Amino acid sequence: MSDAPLLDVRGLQAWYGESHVLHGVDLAIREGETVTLLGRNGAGKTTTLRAIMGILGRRQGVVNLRGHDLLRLPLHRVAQAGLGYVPEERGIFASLNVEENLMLPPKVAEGGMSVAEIYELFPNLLERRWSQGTKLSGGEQQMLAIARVLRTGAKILLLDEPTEGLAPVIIQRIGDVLVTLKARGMTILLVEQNFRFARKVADRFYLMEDGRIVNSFAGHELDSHTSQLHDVLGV
Ligand SMILES: Nc1ncnc2c1ncn2[C@@H]1O[C@H](COP(=O)(O)OP(=O)(O)OP(=O)(O)O)[C@@H](O)[C@H]1O
Repeated sequence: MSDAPLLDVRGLQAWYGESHVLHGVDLAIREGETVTLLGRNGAGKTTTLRAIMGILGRRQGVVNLRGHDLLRLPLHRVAQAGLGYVPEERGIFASLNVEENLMLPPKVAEGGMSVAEIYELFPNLLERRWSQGTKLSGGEQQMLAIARVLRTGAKILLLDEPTEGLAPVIIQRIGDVLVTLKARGMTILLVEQNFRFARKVADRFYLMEDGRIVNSFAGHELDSHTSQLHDVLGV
């Protein structure tokens, strides 16, 4: 793991129309790291991912990926630069089957996983290969949404609450997948409310409140921050 950040976000601000939502977010992720962004509903976690990808109207600040300022790049070039985004709503096409959903996004870089490797990582998707998007459970949809991005060659995954609304056994399965991806060298920025899940994979945590990062700590320091987390997250 190199010390220089792969993704370096500094002073990131973002707006929805007149509404100023991010007030200067600073975070840095090294290659191969898994970093988790925690914060209560409305803190700005999703907006941070959207602002890094460039899928909201107005933003300001620096998002640097390997020396390229992403704020200057159009969205397709951001994907080519190696960012893969799995939104909270998952975006599975209801009228397409699993394999069609999987094959839909174009490859943007070399080194993406093959379909065979993907089915090895997600055996349940192989079983459900010809099932339509509408027939999939929440967990299957989540796995498909992650799988789809892995095929494109993305090197940094931005995952928005992958465990939301899922049963504990599926959450466990998604945790195993993230551990495998991490072992393969994937860099991951994870948004989660479930820090018990995140502790399994996170090297570091950032805590977000009102559009700013208010604290950061290493994964192994989670226990000494639980009372602050209960206060901030309201859990
Ligand atoms: N499309 C939008 N238009 C206007 N305001 C928005 C929009 N999306 C989010 N917001 C506002 O931006 C703020 C941050 O929302 P964001 O979704 O980033 O928070 P979050 O931390 O991801 O929370 P959640 O867990 O609820 O998704 C909130 O006040 C929210 O109401």
